Amino acid sequence: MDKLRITGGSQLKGEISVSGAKNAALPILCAGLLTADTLTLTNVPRLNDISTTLKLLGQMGVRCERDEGNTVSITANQLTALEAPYELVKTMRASILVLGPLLARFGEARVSLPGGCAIGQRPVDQHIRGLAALGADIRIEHGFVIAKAKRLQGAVIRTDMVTVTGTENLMMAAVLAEGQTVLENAAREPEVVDLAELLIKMGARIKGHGTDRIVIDGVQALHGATHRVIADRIEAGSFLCAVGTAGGDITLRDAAPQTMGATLSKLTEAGLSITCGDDWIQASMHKRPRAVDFRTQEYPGFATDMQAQLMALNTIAEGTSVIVETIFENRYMHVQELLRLGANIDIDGHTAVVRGVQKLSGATVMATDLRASASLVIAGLAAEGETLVERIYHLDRGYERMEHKLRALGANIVRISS
Ligand SMILES: CC(=O)N[C@H]1[C@@H](OP(=O)(O)OP(=O)(O)OC[C@H]2O[C@@H](n3ccc(=O)[nH]c3=O)[C@H](O)[C@@H]2O)O[C@H](CO)[C@@H](O)[C@@H]1O
Ligand SMILES: C=C(OP(=O)(O)O)C(=O)O
Repeated sequence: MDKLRITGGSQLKGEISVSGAKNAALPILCAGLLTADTLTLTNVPRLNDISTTLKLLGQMGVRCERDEGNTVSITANQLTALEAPYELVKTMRASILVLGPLLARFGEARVSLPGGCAIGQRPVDQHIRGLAALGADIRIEHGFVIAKAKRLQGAVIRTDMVTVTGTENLMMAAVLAEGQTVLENAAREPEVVDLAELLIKMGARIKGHGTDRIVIDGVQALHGATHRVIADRIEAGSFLCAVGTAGGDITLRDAAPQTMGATLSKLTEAGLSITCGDDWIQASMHKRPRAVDFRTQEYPGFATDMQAQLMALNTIAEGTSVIVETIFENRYMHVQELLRLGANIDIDGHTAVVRGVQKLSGATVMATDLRASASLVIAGLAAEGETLVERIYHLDRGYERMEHKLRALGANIVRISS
């Protein structure tokens, strides 16, 4: 298993490009199942989750081609299986996103229930309930969601909570349903909006994406389209937390600062000096950060996917911060590893109290999930001496060449392959 070795203490300086968003690219690749024509997608990041999705689609008979760069084409004109097996689904929850498209276009699907995940239980009951409301005959058997429908019928669906992939799955199902579907309490995340924009290019009739009420008028068929995946706001935010923690002066190109309001405002509160253009962000930090309180919320609130990284910054900040995680019940796995680096953090249920320390000291730590890994890397950049981050396969799920990008900014970080 690969590890990262970081020697802390270097300030970050320079310019890097932000990759396409994992959480936009994953549903968008699954949307390829909705048409027999080709989807051409650009700015698709090179990540393990993307390879897993392409493998999953490939196993169903979808033709997936990836060029040397970041363009992927998907043609789902000769499917051989309408099934997502456990072996692939267990490594990536987003595989549940094939359910809506398969059911809508082919009238049946058999998708393994996603396995347990480190950050919470993450059931898919809202996906299932929503598809049933659209007329699917849907049940769980032997660990699989098994669904059938002649043609889905539009309905008004109000999910019990805001769910990002739930909204995406139901939106992809509803675009080919007969009549109108209204998704109430819908997720407003930029990745949901990006998926809707792609579906509209494919001929779907969608309004209200970006609000909590999405209205979809079903059409008979969709066609091919070309689409550029939006920039990854979580990757960009992670690099900003890195410069906030290690200090320095960086510029992020190909970014989407308009999707990052909550993160940019918290980092400004922490003392970073930030300037943005349409697609770039410049950030500098030349002092100890100030501790910032925050609670995670659905978009446009502060993203749960940024919680661990901003906590890393708070570990060395001046003052005490109170963090409340409201989205996932078990998303503090990084805390025990940050403690190994010398952080001072107490957890009580959903609340973490971080008392900023003057210095962290390098140690061997273990990544437990994707954003936890990023927080350990960020802490390692500021820690005195050497930090070894183990189990970085989590990191590789969602960050494109993170160590290369950090090295380009002057960090002392190397991958140790084994
Ligand atoms: C691939 C992808 O886009 N992943 C993102 C997506 O995950 P994901 O879409 O899985 O997260 P959800 O928005 O669905 O989860 C929000 C909350 O609702 C609960 N819930 C969700 C669905 C359901 O059927 N029943 C239920 O109880 C979840 O357990 C969680 O507590 O949004 C999360 C919240 O912004 C992010 O952290 C993930 O990075
Ligand atoms: C939790 C995340 O991803 P996933 O939903 O794919 O597990 C994430 O991107 O931080």
